[in-house]
Amino acid sequence: MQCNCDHLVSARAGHYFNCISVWDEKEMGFPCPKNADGSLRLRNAHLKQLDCDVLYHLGLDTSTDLRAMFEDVKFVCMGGTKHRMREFAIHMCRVLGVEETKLLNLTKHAHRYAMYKVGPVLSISHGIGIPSMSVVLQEVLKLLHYAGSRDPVFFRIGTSGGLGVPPGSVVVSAWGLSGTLEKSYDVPVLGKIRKLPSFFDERLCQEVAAAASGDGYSTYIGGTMAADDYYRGQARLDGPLCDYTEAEKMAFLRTLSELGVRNIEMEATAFAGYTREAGVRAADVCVTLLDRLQGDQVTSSKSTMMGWQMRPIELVGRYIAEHCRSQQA
Ligand SMILES: O=P(O)(O)O[C@@H]1C[C@H](O)[C@@H](CO)O1
Ligand SMILES: O=c1cc[nH]c(=O)[nH]1
Repeated sequence: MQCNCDHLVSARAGHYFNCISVWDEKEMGFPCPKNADGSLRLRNAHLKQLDCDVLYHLGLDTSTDLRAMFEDVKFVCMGGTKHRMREFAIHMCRVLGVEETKLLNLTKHAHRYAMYKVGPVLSISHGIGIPSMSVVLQEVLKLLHYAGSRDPVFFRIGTSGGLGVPPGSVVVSAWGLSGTLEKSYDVPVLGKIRKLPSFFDERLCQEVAAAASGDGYSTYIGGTMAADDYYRGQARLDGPLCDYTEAEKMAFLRTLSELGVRNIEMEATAFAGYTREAGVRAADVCVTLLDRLQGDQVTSSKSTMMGWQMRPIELVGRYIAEHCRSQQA
């Protein structure tokens, strides 16, 4: 049940209200405008009151000269696994002509994520799902704010299940769709659901997709459903618990497909919602490991999948390299 009330949810009343607060974008000055020099102006007055801000999950804090370390960052690339993001960092060393021996995990003291810096590129692992991804994303936004990085662009380099596209295809997300089929990231704040619109930057999306032409596999621009679960949340039949029929599963997947969804993963809505709110451009670029209209299990060989996972890495790497070359010219 939806209500417009401001009071707290009463458990004693025996039922719960879903108090929804949709941001009035004009009233809230949304998305957050950047400073004139392109640096990030985060909308949080409380940050100014901190003597030292501890970026706990990154193992960094503002007593370090973050400006010296990160001011030149122009691209932040995130993906689920530490292995993939090290591969991406190695790839960027080759593409940008940086010595691989200098690769250090800059967050290793926190034992949580992995973060590498290659010239103007940060490569960071984010774990599985929105809670894990959004913690590191928010700390990276603060990191770049303190460092004075100008106009950073964010990418997610991920894997996904495709919908009606051949396995190994790459999908560049136009928008994220929630598990309840809304183009928003719904985050509970102070007991109410706040809905952050989950659209990606249209120009960036087109530019990245254009950089893919001629790669020998298909690249799509489309919607991406971000599920909060890998099994029932993605309409799989092979989880430990399942309470719907195959026909119901297929009807749901076809509905998604008709809505323009081309793939399913677990981060797109929050990635779009938070980057958009912070006023930074972002793109979600995922390879598909299977066609969910054909099955649930990921059965391709490890070497095939490793090859597929290089596709978003190479595509985003090419986009960044072209940008760096055009800045030098
Ligand atoms: O970037 P990754 O490959 O982690 O993205 C998808 C979505 C989940 O994080 C995970 C589920 O297998 O893969
Ligand atoms: O089907 C898939 C494959 C990878 N990641 C997902 O979240 N779903």
